[in-house]
Amino acid sequence: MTTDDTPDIALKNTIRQAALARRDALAPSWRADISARLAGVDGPAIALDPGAVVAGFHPIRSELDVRPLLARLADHGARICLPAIVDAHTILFRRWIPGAALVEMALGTVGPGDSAEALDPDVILMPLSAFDRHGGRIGYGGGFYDRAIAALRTRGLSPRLIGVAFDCQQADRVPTEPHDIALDEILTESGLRRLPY
Ligand SMILES: Nc1nc2c(c(=O)[nH]1)N(C=O)[C@@H](CNc1ccc(C(=O)N[C@@H](CCC(=O)O)C(=O)O)cc1)CN2
Ligand SMILES: Nc1ncnc2c1ncn2[C@@H]1O[C@H](COP(=O)(O)OP(=O)(O)OP(=O)(O)O)[C@@H](O)[C@H]1O
Repeated sequence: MTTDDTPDIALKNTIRQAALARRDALAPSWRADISARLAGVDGPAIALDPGAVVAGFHPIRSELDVRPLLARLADHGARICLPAIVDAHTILFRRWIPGAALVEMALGTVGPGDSAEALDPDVILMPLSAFDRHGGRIGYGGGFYDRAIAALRTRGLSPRLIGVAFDCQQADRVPTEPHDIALDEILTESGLRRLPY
């Protein structure tokens, strides 16, 4: 890291805290309504190729709960996986049948245990703290997703990256560091948008 990066890291922290505070202020019942709506009365919010491998996430804190969407996508033939923290820097994606039991992992998360098959996702639904209209994204600061996607790319894979958030998590501009990987799309209560827009 150079001295030039430091203001970006400080700014990221400020944007992260502000966006998370806005998310925390949303009413839980409203968040649940959005979660159900994304699963869709007429079909899921995302169209996928049959048999696509989709990485979702099990919600923590006040994140948008994509589990109803994942269940609906599975009904349409998608194979679902969730992140599993395997060491202090690394997540892997492991197969999950929606509704199946999960095991406790680091950082207060749960995920599929090590008997679950590791899968390479075609589509990654990415949890985030803040995003911008250029595709910039800030997570919780662990760098887990950036490293996981970099590792997939090293192997020649380029999954479709869809950020999942509430509209209130949008920031004017998120600073990007060299390791940051831009989102292709963003899914919020306003629907699915391509980035940049
Ligand atoms: N739902 C979800 N799962 C995810 C992520 C995520 O952002 N959301 N991750 C995205 O990278 C990875 C985990 N990264 C995390 C980074 C920080 C904290 C965290 O701040 N945890 C709490 C509690 C810690 C504890 O109980 O030990 C905290 O520190 O206050 C949690 C997960 C993989 N799984
Ligand atoms: N591809 C990578 N290789 C090595 N280190 C990385 C990589 N990507 C990110 N990091 C490191 O992870 C740390 C956190 O990065 P950053 O603040 O961008 O995380 P984040 O995007 O908020 O978290 P997450 O990706 O878990 O949601 C940084 O210090 C960075 O150096």
